[in-house]
Amino acid sequence: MDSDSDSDGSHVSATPPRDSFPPSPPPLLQSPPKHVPPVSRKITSSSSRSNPKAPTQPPPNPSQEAPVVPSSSPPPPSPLFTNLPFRICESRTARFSSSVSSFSRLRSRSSFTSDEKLKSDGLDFVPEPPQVEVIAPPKSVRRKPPNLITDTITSPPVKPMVFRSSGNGEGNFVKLNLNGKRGKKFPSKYKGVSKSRSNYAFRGKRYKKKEADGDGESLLEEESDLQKQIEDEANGFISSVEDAILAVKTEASDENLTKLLNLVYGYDSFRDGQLQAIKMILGGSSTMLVLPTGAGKSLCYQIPAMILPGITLVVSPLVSLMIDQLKHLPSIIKGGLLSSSQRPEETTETLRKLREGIIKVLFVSPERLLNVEFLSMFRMSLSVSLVVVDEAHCVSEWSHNFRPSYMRLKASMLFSELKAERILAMTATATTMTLQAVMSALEIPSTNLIQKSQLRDNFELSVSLSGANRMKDLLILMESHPYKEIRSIIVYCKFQYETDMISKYLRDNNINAKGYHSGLPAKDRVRIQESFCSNKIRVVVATVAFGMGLDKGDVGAVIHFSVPGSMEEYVQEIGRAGRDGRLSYCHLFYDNDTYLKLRSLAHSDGVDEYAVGKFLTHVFSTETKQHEKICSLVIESASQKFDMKEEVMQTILTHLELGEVQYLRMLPQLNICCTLNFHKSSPNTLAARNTIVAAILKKSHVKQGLHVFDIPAVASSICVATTDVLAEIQTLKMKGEVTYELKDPAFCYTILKSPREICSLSSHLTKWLTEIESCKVRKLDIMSSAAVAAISVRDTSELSSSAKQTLSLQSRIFDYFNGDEKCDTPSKTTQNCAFLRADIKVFLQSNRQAKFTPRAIARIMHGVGSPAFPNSVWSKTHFWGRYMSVEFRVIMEAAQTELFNFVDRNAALAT
Ligand SMILES: Nc1ncnc2c1ncn2[C@@H]1O[C@H](COP(=O)(O)OP(=O)(O)OP(=O)(O)O)[C@@H](O)[C@H]1O
Repeated sequence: MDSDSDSDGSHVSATPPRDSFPPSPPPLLQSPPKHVPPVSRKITSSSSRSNPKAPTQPPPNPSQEAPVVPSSSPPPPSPLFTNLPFRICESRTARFSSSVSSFSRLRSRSSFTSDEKLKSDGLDFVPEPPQVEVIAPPKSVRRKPPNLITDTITSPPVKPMVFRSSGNGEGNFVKLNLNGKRGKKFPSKYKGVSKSRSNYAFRGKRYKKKEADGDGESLLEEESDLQKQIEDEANGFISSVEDAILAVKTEASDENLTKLLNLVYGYDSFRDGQLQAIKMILGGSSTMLVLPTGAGKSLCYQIPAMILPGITLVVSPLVSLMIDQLKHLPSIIKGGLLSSSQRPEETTETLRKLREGIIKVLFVSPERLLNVEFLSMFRMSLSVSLVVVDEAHCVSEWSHNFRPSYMRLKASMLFSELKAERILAMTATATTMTLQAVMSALEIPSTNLIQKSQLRDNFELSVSLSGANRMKDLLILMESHPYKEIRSIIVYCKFQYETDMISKYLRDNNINAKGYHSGLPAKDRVRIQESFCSNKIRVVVATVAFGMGLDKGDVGAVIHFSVPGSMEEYVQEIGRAGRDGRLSYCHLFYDNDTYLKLRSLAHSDGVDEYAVGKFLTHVFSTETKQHEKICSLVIESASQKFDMKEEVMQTILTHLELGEVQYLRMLPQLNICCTLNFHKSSPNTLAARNTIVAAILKKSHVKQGLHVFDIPAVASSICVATTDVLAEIQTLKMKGEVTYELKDPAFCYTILKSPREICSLSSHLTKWLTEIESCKVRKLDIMSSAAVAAISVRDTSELSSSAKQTLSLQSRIFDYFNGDEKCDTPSKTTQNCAFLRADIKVFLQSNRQAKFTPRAIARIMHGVGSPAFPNSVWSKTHFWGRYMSVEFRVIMEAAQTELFNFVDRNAALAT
């Protein structure tokens, strides 16, 4: 059912003539319009369209894919929840640059004339003016026509990768003698060489023919000639690359580097920023690189990896991204990957290759990078020339995609533990505030910032107001010019259910579309991505899960079915269009209900001081003298108990490990409860010769003949690591001695120091988490207000509305990434509501049995579930989501007052 049979991809791969409107190069603007006057305007594109059948109502508990991290509006007054939660007693009673050097000239298809020019004033981004590298204005980019279904592929997008890997994940077959030991010959593994591959293919055909002719001998001769020719070609190539590398090692000149680029990648020149970054890295400096999506950041570590003597470690946030990057390594660089999700034998193999010096570029997850075993291996035997922090914005809590595990990536650790020589941090989307946080954590001097635009200039950006008929509006858009002619389109939605619903709707209307979200089995996701890349699927309707690392050059349009959660998310997602430099179209459907829903959801990770205090008390409940004890926190039960999401607990624990004071050390997460069944030898016989089994017997209780025990308790009792206990029971299982089951995933840690005062620590942590919550809400407000501002632009005699909308959005994006992100953005929520307090009162009275906090009540009124108040139960209440349009903080305050009143009333009644 989930096959591609519904794909009517045939017409998509047709190759009709190119668009006859090749827009001219984008000239520079003299000055970016700081302000787009909010002129009111009637929205034309979609809202006024006729009304087909109404879209299906969203289910009450949509599975949102947007990354989740705490946030809220302006920090609420720190409430003293010391008496909370209130128990309700029985009684009776949710191409620009910083150096954006240019605003491209914007042209609508109707208004393109070759000499309309708007110039930029070259507003170069200079965070610390005297120190930032001065970036030359980018070369004007020759705009290519969009990728249309009707394109004649007379000149397909340049595919200059001469020596690419096969794309099977193993990737790189030809091992280059990068360490400079000339003269050593390479094994004949030339499968990665495209030329050779085609020779093999050619040979295969000929072989079959000659075999049929009965000309066996000449065929064998030819075979061996071909083999020799292939080897000669590959050896010739390798020695040319070796020569080019040697030349760069001798002198890292522009000429030598360009020669190497040309040889390995087939490109004639570096793109803006690449050469500067490569030279800076080769010069030994840590570097912060900000280039737009698809601008070629990967090359900026791949080339240094060929030159530098040690290993290049690339830290990436997602395994899928690592796999993708590994696949895209040029075949001459041998790569490897280490992630927590690998099988032990895969890890062992990669570690072996690392030790033997076979791997030159290693992709690694941040968790893996800090694994004790991994670190000790590097300390002992391996030298790291370069650590690359990809998607470096994840280091900062002020980014749209903060990852607690990235907090571990501190320069002090990378330099001291890994002996890294330099760091390269790369991102496409970072505000000034995020950049400062990343550069400070990674100790990158402000002089070493290379920042080009955050946005390429080949986008036509548009927004329309939509509502209940959004699916119909989408269909109308997709059936109109230019979308109807575009060969590859991504539609981004917020919720998983939307991807299925919309893709089905499009298919029902003869548009070849597939849904994609993280809830799909991995093999289906891979298949959909591959089918999209090979143009068998025209439209992918996806959540945020799709696109990271996607390098499909000819995506001609990106449509946002809902407003993105932040400018960063918007820029990242539209960045998947037009990577081949052609004009591409990006449309956003704005609707107020979705904005409010997303705003409510932005509060779902918020915490109260009371809950944080309770959590900390639990974390540090172990006796201080038992410092070496391995403590554990079962995720599911803790999440319910403290009404905190897993990510929030992880953020707090990581802060306790990596904040100013190191209170604890995190250990690998594992399923801590083990049920063991002995089969061959008796438990006591095994225990007599095995200390771990002896400890298991001591610490377990027997239930229906099975031994049930807590792995950290067993490990602590004999001072071994939890992984040793796990390894032992695995060995016993292989010998047929036991079978076992594991359950209860838990955070594990050892306490290094108990805080003197839980109260002040919880107050500090709550303040920090509340700021993160506010930051998330503010990002959505800024994105929303940019969309609304673009909607309100009006046609003028000089510019069409689409050109004006593009300018308006570009201007907002520029301001956002280069200005003060903290500036106040008007929210569209209301501050008061007449019936709120009365409704809360009724709500409390009808739910006397529950233990509420003001935050829990505010979430329910916003229609947002939490671990202790799940949607499945609470969406049934009459008040669920009723006050979504009222500011979250206002509801919390009202709830707090009503909770106090309620408790007082009950107390009075009780006496
Ligand atoms: N100098 C160059 N000339 C032509 N093409 C290039 C050049 N450098 C890189 N490319 C190509 O640009 C494409 C995008 O490169 P890459 O994936 O490194 O971009 P990126 O900046 O990492 O993008 P993202 O942020 O989306 O991951 C690749 O196909 C790459 O081969």
